[in-house]
Amino acid sequence: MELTIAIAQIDVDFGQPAKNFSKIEPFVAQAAEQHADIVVFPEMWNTGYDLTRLGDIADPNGQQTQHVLVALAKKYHIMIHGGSVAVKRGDKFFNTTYVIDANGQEVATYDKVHLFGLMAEDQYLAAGNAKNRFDINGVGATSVICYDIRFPEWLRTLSLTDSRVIFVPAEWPTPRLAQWRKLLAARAIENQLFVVAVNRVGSDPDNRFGGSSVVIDPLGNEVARLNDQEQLKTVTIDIDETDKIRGFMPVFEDRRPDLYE
Ligand SMILES: O=C(O)CCC(=O)C(=O)O
Repeated sequence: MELTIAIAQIDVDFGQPAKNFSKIEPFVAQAAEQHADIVVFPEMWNTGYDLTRLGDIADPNGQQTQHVLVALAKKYHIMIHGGSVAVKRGDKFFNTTYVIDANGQEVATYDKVHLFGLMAEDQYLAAGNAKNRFDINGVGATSVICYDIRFPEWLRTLSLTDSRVIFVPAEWPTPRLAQWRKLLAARAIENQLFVVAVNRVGSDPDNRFGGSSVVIDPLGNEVARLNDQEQLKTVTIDIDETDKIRGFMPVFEDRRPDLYE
């Protein structure tokens, strides 16, 4: 079973949702032209980390994001992993993922669970508390956001939902990109699945973001890696590799959860 995945490594205009919403369609169109099953965007692409202005710029109930992604998914008949966006729900703000299938149905949402204090998320955002799982053409998949990858227990929990791919939208600053690559490879190897990680490029007033988006196979090899420029890359992966590797070395069967708490 093959899946073709398009990673849309975009720049984000700081605190300018209108500009950011207007730029995603060409990436979706290009992914569809290249016959991708799914296109994936980075973290917080509607606002960037303009957290002090969330009251003005976060998407109320994610309505604009859902409307735009549903329309694009239907227009181009392609599944869209919407990275994540800043959303206002009630009196709280969340860092939220929406996944829309090729018919325009929302198949998953996820609120970032581990808030990143170094970028002040804990002061402005509320944390999510729930798992997510969805299918891409019958292949189980799940999603986390950026800092979540530093918590192997959370990615293990999500992998145990019979997932073969973990998506990781991010705004990961350039100085720690070496850690990004090692953490992602480790999560792929230990969970014996594919990791699709999409970072933004460009900069905001506090950080530079060096891209290096990657698709990593279950042995930790980089199937695709981007540089630090805005671009879309399409790659085809063979999902059956996960079963082969899990059959050869049955890590999931050898777990001792009775000892882990
Ligand atoms: O963990 C890191 O070093 C970066 C995390 C991050 O930038 C984020 O979660 O937005």
